[in-house]
Amino acid sequence: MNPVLEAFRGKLIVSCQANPDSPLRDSYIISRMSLAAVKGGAAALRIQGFEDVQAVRAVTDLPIIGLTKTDRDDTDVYITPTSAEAVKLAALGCQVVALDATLRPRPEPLPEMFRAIHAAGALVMADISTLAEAQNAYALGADIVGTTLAGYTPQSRPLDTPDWALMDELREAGLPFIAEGRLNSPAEAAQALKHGAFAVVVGSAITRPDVVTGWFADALREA
Ligand SMILES: CC(=O)N[C@H](C=O)[C@@H](O)[C@H](O)[C@H](O)COP(=O)(O)O
Repeated sequence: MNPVLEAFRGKLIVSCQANPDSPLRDSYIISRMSLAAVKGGAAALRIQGFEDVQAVRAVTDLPIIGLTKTDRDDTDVYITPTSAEAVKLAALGCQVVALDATLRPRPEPLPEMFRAIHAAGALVMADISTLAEAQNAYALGADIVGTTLAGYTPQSRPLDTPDWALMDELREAGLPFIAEGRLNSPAEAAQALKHGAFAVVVGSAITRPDVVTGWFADALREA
């Protein structure tokens, strides 16, 4: 395993992202949240968009898994859909570039995307939603896969929990993976390691206080 990834083994990666409708949608705020994650013990950060990557790179040397989220009319693929975006993320200092590695129609073929990322000196984190997508990503030379898109594609099970079944399939197939998606408590993050995760990405539960507030408000409403 590449030494950059080896350093993630058994560790927490914090995704610091704010959607366009979030009151926290500001690169300065993302950089401060990232520093809070570093203080709390994050081994790496998962950051969306060029401006946020620049702002976070300016305040920490911790590895960054970079991505873009781009809505396009011609494809459902929105996580880093083009090699131009991937290469720019690498140039801005992302050691790892995450991209949609589902088998859906896409603007550029995956092998071309992986080649471009490697040529730019970064590693490929292939965001997948099924075992078949993970197998395909590894066959094409992905450095690591993440369960990021499980529950968000027509090919995967719609879930409001982590996709434990997918994690078990990946473990049984002997494919290393980063667990990501709806890991909403420390207990669930730890459980992901038991299901075979190489490392764990947590986003909303740490860095989307609006979402977390909703969980509490709903719980009180239902009490
Ligand atoms: C599906 C998709 O677009 N996921 C995005 C990928 O980067 C982020 O919006 C998530 O916050 C991230 O995957 C972490 O997941 P969670 O916030 O559930 O801990």
